[in-house]
Amino acid sequence: MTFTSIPVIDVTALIVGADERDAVVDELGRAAREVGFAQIIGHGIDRTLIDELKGAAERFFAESDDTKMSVYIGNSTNHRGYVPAGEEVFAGATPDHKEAYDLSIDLPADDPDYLAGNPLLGPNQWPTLDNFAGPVTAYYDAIFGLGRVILRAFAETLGEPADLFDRFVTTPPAQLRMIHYPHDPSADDRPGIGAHTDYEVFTLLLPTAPGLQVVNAEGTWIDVPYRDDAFVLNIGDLLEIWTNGTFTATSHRVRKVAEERYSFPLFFNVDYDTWVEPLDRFVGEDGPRYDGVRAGEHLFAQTAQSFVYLRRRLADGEIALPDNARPLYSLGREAQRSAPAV
Ligand SMILES: O=C(O)CCC(=O)C(=O)O
Ligand SMILES: [Fe+2]
Repeated sequence: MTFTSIPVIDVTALIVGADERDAVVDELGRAAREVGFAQIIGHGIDRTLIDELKGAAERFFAESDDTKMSVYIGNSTNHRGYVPAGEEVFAGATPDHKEAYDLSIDLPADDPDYLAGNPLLGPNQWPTLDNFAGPVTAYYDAIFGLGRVILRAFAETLGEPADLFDRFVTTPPAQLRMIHYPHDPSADDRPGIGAHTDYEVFTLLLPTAPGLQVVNAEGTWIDVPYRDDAFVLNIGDLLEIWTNGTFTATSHRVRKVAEERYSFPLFFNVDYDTWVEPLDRFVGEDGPRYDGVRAGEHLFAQTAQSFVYLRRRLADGEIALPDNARPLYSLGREAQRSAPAV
């Protein structure tokens, strides 16, 4: 099955619990099976939250390198903070032309998982910048709430009870990344972000400009048209595994930007220890196409292979990959076969 455009789905009925709910669930299911991507409108997220998040990002990235590096992600043991240009390198590719600030569910400093050395859980590393943590947290809570609604719709479209996955969502390592793609007309033609799949359940992305592209089964890169009223929804590795490949974690990339761009992906995830393997209803006579993974270990294994500071910790023996760590980009298979990562 191939596609040449990205479906736009109005999810108002899911938010307000209207009669058309079943039709929206079906549309989401079709998009997840056939495309792996959709644009979500009618999501009900307040415009003010979005504007204040963008404002916080603009003010943070305008700070000096020294100030931003005071919250360098490599200072943390739980992968929170500033990601300078060149820190994240996708396999074999040139470094992306971007910088980021990474946060996730903000647990207290005495959180037992954090104290026990969990590599993804614990507190955020907030910058000392006025009016930053407040708006960012407000956005995080709102977009995470939308994620819970979408998760239920996915469970339903899989023919399962709507609350199938809810019990796995208590304190998940669900990252929000604030990404800044500077515009440098004189720079080499480098991608903003190299081709990849996302490592979690699904992603809800807020961009500020065009640039995102997804690959179809024929290997053609399709532009995701920019809309300022939509979130881009895409399937991540864990839903591909759970559905034994019925849903596809479609590869995507950001081409060299034509203007300064920000984007804010919320990677909706399940709890660190959640065991994810193909659900029985998707496993035919040939057996499962995927080995199971632990959600947090999968995310950490992928992250540790692509961030320079974690690759150094791996090389120094300070940390280790989980035994069953998958190599980078082993999912979203059909797409990868016809359009290898650049
Ligand atoms: O900036 C974008 O539009 C996409 C970002 C992305 O794919 C990611 O961070 O995983
Ligand atoms: Fe992505």
